[in-house]
Amino acid sequence: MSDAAETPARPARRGFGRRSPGDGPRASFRQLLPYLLEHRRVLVWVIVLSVLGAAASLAQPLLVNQVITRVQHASPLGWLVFALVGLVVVAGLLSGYQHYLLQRTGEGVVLSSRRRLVARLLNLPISEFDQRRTGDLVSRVGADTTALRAVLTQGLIDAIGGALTFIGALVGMLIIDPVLLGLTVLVIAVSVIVVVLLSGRIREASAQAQKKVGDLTAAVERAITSVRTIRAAGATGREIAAVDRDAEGAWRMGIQVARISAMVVPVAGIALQVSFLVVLGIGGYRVASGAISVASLVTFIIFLFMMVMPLGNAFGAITSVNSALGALGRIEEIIALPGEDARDSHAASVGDERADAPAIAFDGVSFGYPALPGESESTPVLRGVSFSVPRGKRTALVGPSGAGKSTSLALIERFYDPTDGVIRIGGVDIAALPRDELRAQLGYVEQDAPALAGSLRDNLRLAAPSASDDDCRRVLEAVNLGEVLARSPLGLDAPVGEEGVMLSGGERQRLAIARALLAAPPILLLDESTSSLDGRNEQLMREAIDAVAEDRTMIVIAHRLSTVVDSDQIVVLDHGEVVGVGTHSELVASVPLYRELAKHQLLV
Ligand SMILES: Nc1ncnc2c1ncn2[C@@H]1O[C@H](COP(=O)(O)OP(=O)(O)OP(=O)(O)O)[C@@H](O)[C@H]1O
Repeated sequence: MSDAAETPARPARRGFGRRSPGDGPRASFRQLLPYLLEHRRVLVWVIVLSVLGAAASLAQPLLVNQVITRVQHASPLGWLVFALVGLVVVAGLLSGYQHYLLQRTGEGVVLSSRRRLVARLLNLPISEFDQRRTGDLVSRVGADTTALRAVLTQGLIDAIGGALTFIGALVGMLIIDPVLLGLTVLVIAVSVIVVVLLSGRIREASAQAQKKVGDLTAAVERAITSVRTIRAAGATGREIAAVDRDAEGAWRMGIQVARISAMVVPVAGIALQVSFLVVLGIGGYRVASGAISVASLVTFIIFLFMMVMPLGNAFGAITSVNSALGALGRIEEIIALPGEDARDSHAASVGDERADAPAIAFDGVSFGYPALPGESESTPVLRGVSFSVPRGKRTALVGPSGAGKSTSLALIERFYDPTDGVIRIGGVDIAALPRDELRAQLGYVEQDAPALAGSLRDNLRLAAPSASDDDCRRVLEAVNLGEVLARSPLGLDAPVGEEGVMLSGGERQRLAIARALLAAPPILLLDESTSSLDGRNEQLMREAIDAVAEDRTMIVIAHRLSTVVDSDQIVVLDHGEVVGVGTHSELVASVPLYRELAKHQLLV
């Protein structure tokens, strides 16, 4: 049966498109430090290996110099050749091992960023989930964390090893011929300036590209989770086009990054070629004039290559490092958000509850959901709501759609905090209780509760991980779901959903009740499914609720008055205000709105 009155249009609960994601600040290298410091021991090793590797590389031109000089003087080469080959092999081995260590550390950074991100993500206030797109959040855990690896594998390898070789080569060149070095540095300085100017643009474009990937994931998530509705509405083509637009957005930003980095990559090559030509020309002239020897010129040229090569690698790494910093910005944006319990006082505990106080009491509670972007203030959803829920009794919340019934349960669970007034459990302000202590006393069956991916057992033991298989079977019987066990030979191990036990809307709701029942909380909050149930399912649901209600405080949101006519107390909400409290017959006699609701649902 449908609700008696309709509300004005309500915003989408999943919050698609409410806040543009990824507008967070871009990260600086400093924010990366905590991640790197976690691996400082390995990184110290990497630095030691780099020093050894750089020394092995830098010694090579010096040996070449010796070889040429001895050849010029027709002296025997002796051990020099073996030493040169040995150095080449050692330098290669060191660089391979260093590469492995950095790859491993890169994976470690990805792992710790994922751990930190997920730990924060799952503790965010519920309002954050209302305002952010699921797909975008998923993309931060998947794609953005992966991008961090590049900082180590492509960034640090070149930064550490390259810097040492660069400096060593510079010193070698300075000793050989300061004049030639001056000319080389001039050419290279120009290339560095060009690259520094371009790198800012790369970072900006990379952050945009990561954001576009987030948009794309969010669009795909929307299309997949609502696939039935989309198919039924004949909107598949339009959804594909929408996802296509986001994919194209990501592609466009990727091309933008490619365009800018294409300007960076050849800079090092050009710098090398120009400086090579300059050194060859001017160096040849200086050899002819007797200022330097041929051996010195050859050594200088080898040093030149050694200096420019790491520079080229570093220029190449700028794209990946900047994209990693863009990704880090999106990761840190979430990690920096306060968790839902950031401002909790923990001033009370369950022990402070009084047995003579009502199980739950609303005292002048007002609430509005956080204002949406573009709204100056939030619209009130509850206004001065006061009522008490007696212990061990069944209280029903009824009222037209949008009256604030589900919101009231959300406030009891502390998914949100009232803007005014107090909610008490056993006489204690719930805001003073640690959230886990509060929630341990509550069983919550949300409206149209989802079955979680996993087995029947996983679904049941969510709130009671130590429950035995017998306990699981017993609660399934209690909510009239015993026969689902017979649907698959796997019994409790049968996966729920695709390729497993398929459940109807009513069965999913009863599975959720069974889940709440297994944890045996003293108070049960049940937001009845809005989906219409057939007569048999409705009967099974009523029996399930009756089974649950025994000796338990219960608040049921009823969309079908038939479910609640025999409740001990009924609270009628309308436009966020309590308009009546009493039994069914009292309310029919005294509250016009309730009489109207009952009339529509053929109860009077
Ligand atoms: N997460 C949310 N963010 C913003 N506004 C919300 C959110 N959830 C509900 N609202 C708004 O709060 C109002 C009350 O919603 P609520 O779900 O509490 O009503 P209800 O009485 O349970 O309705 P129904 O019978 O349809 O379930 C509605 O106008 C709705 O648009």
